[in-house]
Amino acid sequence: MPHRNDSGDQIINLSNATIAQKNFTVLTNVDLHIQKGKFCYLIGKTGSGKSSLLKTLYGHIPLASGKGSIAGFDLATLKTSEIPSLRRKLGIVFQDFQLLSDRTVEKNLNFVLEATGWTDKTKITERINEVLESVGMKTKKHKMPHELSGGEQQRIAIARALLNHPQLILADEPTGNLDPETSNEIMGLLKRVALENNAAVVMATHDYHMIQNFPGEAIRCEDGKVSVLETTELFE
Ligand SMILES: Nc1ncnc2c1ncn2[C@@H]1O[C@H](COP(=O)(O)OP(=O)(O)OP(=O)(O)O)[C@@H](O)[C@H]1O
Repeated sequence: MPHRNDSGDQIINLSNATIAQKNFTVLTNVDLHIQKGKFCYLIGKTGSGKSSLLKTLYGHIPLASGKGSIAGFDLATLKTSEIPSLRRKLGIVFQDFQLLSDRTVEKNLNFVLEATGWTDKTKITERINEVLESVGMKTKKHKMPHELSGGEQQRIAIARALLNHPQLILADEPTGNLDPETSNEIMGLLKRVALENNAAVVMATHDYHMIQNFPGEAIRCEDGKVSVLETTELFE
């Protein structure tokens, strides 16, 4: 059984947490409490710890010290065997899309569903159609990733992240490889699907134009610490 630590309306709960890569401490005294359904940016200079924080949230690196719970899983006591259950509650989107290049869009999505325990072929087909519909990519089901543009590949990656109805979407610079117009489209899409699915989103970005276009709350990594601010404060 996963270690449950349900914290009411909060999907992310870190208290006095230390984030470290191997023996290198990246962030200390992290207090972060993000409500269900909330959208927030993750900002900070290169090397400030954004990816390390995200990796801790999805169980890729262990919590070095302090308390942390994500979607009801206790990060301090998380066992390797519990990581797949945690990941099923999360959707993860990367800058470089990370689609499997040797198979079609449909087979990419099928792979994830089968790997996360889905067996009913009819339900699998239905779910693939639903997520592709929600990102406007239903007609691309039989395409190979290399036949799609960057923006289309990211739409598929977002569809993939939605497959298991995540409570939290973690996105590590999802628009970093896209032109400004496509970035805006992807951002609008991410916000819409998160709202439709009542999922919270933490999105790492360097793109201040986008932050200006879509203002909101931001988690900032700076000088080994984490703070939360309104993005409008960045442009005062
Ligand atoms: N595997 C690792 N082993 C040791 N130190 C690491 C490792 N990965 C990252 N670091 C260090 O941890 C710090 C934070 O890195 P991290 O990748 O979290 O930064 P970031 O804010 O995501 O940067 P960027 O915006 O460039 O992706 C950096 O000083 C980096 O050198």
